This record gives sequence, C-alpha cells and structure tokens, in this order.
Amino acid sequence: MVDSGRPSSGGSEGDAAAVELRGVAKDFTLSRRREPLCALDGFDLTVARGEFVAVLGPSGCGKSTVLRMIAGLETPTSGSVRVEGGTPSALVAEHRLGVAFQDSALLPWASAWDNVALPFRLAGRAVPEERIRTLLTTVGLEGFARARPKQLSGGMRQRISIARAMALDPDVLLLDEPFGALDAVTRRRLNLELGAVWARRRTTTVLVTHDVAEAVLLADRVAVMTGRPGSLAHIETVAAPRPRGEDFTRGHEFHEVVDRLVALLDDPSGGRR
Ligand SMILES: Nc1ncnc2c1ncn2[C@@H]1O[C@H](COP(=O)(O)OP(=O)(O)OP(=O)(O)O)[C@@H](O)[C@H]1O
Repeated sequence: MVDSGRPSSGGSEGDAAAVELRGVAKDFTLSRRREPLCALDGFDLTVARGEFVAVLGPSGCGKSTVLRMIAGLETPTSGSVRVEGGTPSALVAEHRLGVAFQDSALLPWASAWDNVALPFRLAGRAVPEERIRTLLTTVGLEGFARARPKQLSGGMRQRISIARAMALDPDVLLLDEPFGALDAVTRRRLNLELGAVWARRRTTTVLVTHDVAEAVLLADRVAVMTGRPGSLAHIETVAAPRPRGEDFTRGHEFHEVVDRLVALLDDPSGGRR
C-alpha cells in the first residue's frame, strides 16, 4: 500500500502539475530593528491534477505560509509558485480556487444556504438552487439550510465552510486545519466523510494538518516539512484504494505509515537529512 520515498516533490512523470512550488523562500520582516524571520527556505512541492496532498510538519515550520502562498495571500521572497500553470492571483480572480481555513468566517447573520451560495454572489453568478441543495446534502446538512451559524455545532460550521469552498467546483481546494478545533470523535467522522466526498470529485487538494492519522487517511501523498525554516523533508505515498473507511484505519499498514511519520516528526533534526 505504501511507498516511503526520498523527498522528491513531484507526482509521477507526465502528470499535469496543478500546483508547483519551486525553491520557495519566505522571509517575514517583523520590525526594522530585527533580522527578518526566515519561515521557508528552498521549499519544493508539486501536486498533480486530481491529487490530494497533506502537509505535516512541526509547529511554526511554515505550513500555513505555504498554503497562503498557493492561495495568493502571501508572495514568496524568492522562488516560484504556480497554480494551474498561472499565478495564484489569476486563479483567484477566476474564482477557481476554494479555501477553507480553521478560522474561515461564516457570515453570522446569513443562513447555511446563503453562506454556501456566497461564492456565486461574489462571482456575480446566478445562484443555482439545485447545486446549493446538493452541496448541503453532500456535507450532511440538508435539514439545516435555514439555520444560522450560531444555531449549528462547530462540526456543522466546518462542513458549511467546506461546502462553501467547493461551491464553484474549484480547480484547487486548500484546507488549513479545517477540523482543528473539533473533538476527536467528530473530527474522525468528518475525516471519513470528507474522504468519501473527495473520492467522488477528486478535486486537487492541499491539506495542512497536525493530525498524522488525518493526513494518512485522506492523502495520496503526505509531505513532511523540516522545522523552520521549512523545506521538504520527506514524501510518503499512500496508495490505498478509495474510498477509505474504518477498515483502512484499522489495518496494520495504516498504523505502520502513521508510526513512521510520527517518528519523523519527533526527530529533533526535523527530518533533515
Ligand atoms: N504575517 C506574518 N508576519 C510575521 N511572521 C509570520 C507571519 N506569518 C507567519 N509568520 C511566522 O512564520 C513562521 C511560520 O508560520 P506558519 O503559520 O506558516 O507556520 P505553521 O507551520 O503553519 O505553524 P503551526 O503548525 O503552529 O500552525 C512562524 O514563525 C510565524 O511566526
């Protein structure tokens, strides 16, 4: 099922790259008196079209910065970030990028329905009622279309965020700890649901997470970063068929990969070779 490998950043040859970061460095200037903080240095990652890649790494290694660069919210200090062959901002301008972050704010005064419909309105498109209904059903909220966020649980709100990120059927979906604030049981259930939803559409996805089991359950490949300044330490291919359910998470191969990745993350060298 698995194939642990050297940190080659790419999918197999011939795959069309949906996301490509090459030699990316990012320095943050905190104040004029202090040295810039080097968050990333020489970071490479290639995500093939239709691939699900999870990014793991020690706290502060630059995972969110990577995602924010793919989303066009940060620019690299050096190196290049290409998404679907163009710049992230070009993809954003065409509404082809879906983003769900842990703190993705839902409109508090709007219903679940209106929150999921928001991307259509922002793109100046007619709201296709059937599509909104399907999205709400997909994330298990068909009975809550009229509920406002404060009437819903944290898990339900995260499902709305994910439905909203998928609303325009984006070319690339970016998920930053989307279930980070949830209890372990809810998180596990949503992981299984997201895996099932993803297996139907296979949207190119990059997920940032601290949860090794979540990464192995959901991803085709898991990228492990070094400590700050972050670079790619290791790529793990998870070749198990989809959809992956409880059987997969109970199998010894799943636990073998999880253990290997946990050991890498525990390595005080941060996985540097
Ligand atoms: N806008 C910013 N200005 C200054 N420093 C920043 C900024 N954004 C991130 N950093 C710094 O860059 C480093 C990487 O941050 P980032 O949030 O990408 O890490 P992370 O791996 O996602 O962390 P965590 O796992 O703890 O969420 C951190 O040291 C952080 O303090």
